[in-house]
Amino acid sequence: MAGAIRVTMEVGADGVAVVTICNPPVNALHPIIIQGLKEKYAEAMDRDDVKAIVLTGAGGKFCGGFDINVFTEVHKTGNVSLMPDVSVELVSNLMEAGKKPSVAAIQGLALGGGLELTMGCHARISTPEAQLGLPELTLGIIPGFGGTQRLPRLVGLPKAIEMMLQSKFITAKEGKERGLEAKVFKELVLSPTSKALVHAFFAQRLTTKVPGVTDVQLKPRKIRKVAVIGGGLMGSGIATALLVSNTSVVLKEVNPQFLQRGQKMIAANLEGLVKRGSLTKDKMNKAMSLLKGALDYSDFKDVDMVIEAVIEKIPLKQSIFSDLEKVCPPHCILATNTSTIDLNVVGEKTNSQDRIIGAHFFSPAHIMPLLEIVRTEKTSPQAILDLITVGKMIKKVPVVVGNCTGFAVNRTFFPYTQGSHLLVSIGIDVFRIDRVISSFGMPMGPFQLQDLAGYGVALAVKDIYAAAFGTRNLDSNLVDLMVQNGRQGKSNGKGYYIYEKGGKPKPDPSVQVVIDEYRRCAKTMPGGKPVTLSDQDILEMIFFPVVNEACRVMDENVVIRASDLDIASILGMGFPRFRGGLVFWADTIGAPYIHSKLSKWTEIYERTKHNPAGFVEVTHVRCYFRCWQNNCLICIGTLVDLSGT
Ligand SMILES: C[C@H](O)CC(=O)SCCNC(=O)CCNC(=O)[C@H](O)C(C)(C)COP(=O)(O)OP(=O)(O)OC[C@H]1O[C@@H](n2cnc3c(N)ncnc32)[C@H](O)[C@@H]1OP(=O)(O)O
Repeated sequence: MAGAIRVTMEVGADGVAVVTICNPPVNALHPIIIQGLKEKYAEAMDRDDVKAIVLTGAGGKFCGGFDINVFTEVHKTGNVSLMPDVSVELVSNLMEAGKKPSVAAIQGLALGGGLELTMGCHARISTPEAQLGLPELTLGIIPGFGGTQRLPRLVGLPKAIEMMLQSKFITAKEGKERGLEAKVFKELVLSPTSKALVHAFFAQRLTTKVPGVTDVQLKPRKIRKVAVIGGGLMGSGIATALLVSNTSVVLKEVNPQFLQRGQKMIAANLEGLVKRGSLTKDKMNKAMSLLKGALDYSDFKDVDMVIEAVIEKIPLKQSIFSDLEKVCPPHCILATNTSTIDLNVVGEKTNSQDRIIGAHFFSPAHIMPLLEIVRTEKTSPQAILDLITVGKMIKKVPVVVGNCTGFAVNRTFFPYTQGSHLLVSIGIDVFRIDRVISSFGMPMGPFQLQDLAGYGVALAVKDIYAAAFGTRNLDSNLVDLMVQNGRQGKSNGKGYYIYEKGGKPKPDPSVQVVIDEYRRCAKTMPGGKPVTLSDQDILEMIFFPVVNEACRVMDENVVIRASDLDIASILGMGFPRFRGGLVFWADTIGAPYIHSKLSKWTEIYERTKHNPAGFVEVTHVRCYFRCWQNNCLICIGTLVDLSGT
């Protein structure tokens, strides 16, 4: 690859030197490129036949910014000198202050350091559709080559505007100041936030590299027409995502009323996207024109994929799949959006197990970016590849996972809700738990999330989780009590919070009656008195069991690599990206500490069993905390290393 990384210069008879950055796929500024730019610029300044310089990028892309792989190297070694000086030596001295005019010819994209290079030029010409931006903050750093973000902060807005819009020479004193800017940039590169965000950047791109699927010379087949079965919340969201990406959709329902309701939901989803500014009215109309409603299977004879999104009833799904096998063409992929049911059970009554696959979307499906692609031992690599391709086409991040209860995300995070219920049972305030968890960086706490998701989901999965997770399942009747007390969460405006139209959710003090009843039933408060815990204890008692489960998920190969779970946790659960994802975060804390805390809680609960003043009913609580007997937690770091990121 090193040969492909180069900067070329061609000088025309008109005296214009065209300097081209060549580093596919996005012409990132690798140190070789930066060195090449310095050399070509110096040469151009020296040569008498060069009158002016045009700076551009090869392959229709100007430049995607500084090479992020270098940050990874810096994070590994702590050696900031791996990052060459660009802001002063190249941009200020050679380009901006150079004696010959430079013009940036921008096509495709000019991002981060790439855009900053263009600011060093004396003029910029761009094709209208080019993407311009300074996305450095998403990597935990500030623009380091003299970008608009840092100039206003360091030299004041008027001076920054003057320098950028008038391409004015800078003084030596100012140059020194700009050098100090570069120092801030280098300090930020070494910050934990930058390490986490750079990890997440590469982890996100790695999810679509699936051994045995994407490296075996298979070609994705064209998916032109998709049928969605079920026009409820999930089905209409999935249909919306497909329509927006110009795919024809047949929406099938069981009766005209349900079909009309589904079509209305899709129209409302599309209108919502227009209101948010992410879709034009024309594109909305085009999307609606690609939608066809159906009450039978007559339109299924030429579909390339079916996504079933009906209620979670095994016999219903089984009968749908045996119908599909008869009415769809043999190449058609048969996907289910189930979030809990074993795929082998769904396809039990068919002979098409090789094309049965899980397409687990997260609600609202047209907005949430994660797509869990669930494969069984029988799913063919071709079907997986096709669904990965569809996922990318509809702008989702596909993560390929194995077939188990809850798949990767819900399985890993089942202790998240249970941990919060356990804490409430031992006397911790609901709203305090939510505050601690949102301060950590989750979009909302577990109780507000439960209100939002609706209690129906929690009740539906309760028995399934109990059966699958055995003694580490915490049996809580909090949601049952909430429902018995007329609370349904956000859907009826009354959950742990009160929901008023247009207003923010407000903690509902009257929920305390339900909490008291729950604590009376749970009998886990020692001597009937609330336990005292720090915020850190609360955080750890919720997240460490989640990490524990993540280790099982990795060890059972439900995910291909640890970093897939990082991305799934960020995009599926809203785990803070700036912490790099669940496993990356756990790794920064260290397996020994997490292991010791889980062991300690297990012991405390165990001891209390023999201690009359201790917890009254402890067995399930003890099991909930018990770290996996294989001491899998010790492996966190090793598994992260295996991910190859
Ligand atoms: C000093 C400066 O101020 C600091 C900086 O410049 S920091 C860098 C700022 N630039 C960025 O953050 C841009 C990051 N890149 C992106 O947002 C997107 O990759 C993009 C919009 C350029 C292209 O998106 P898309 O077409 O969907 O392709 P995508 O899959 O993301 O990337 C294609 C490949 O290019 C790589 N790539 C993209 N930008 C890169 C970069 N800046 N450095 C190194 N590799 C990069 C990706 O890792 C991926 O590699 P892979 O094929 O091996 O997985």
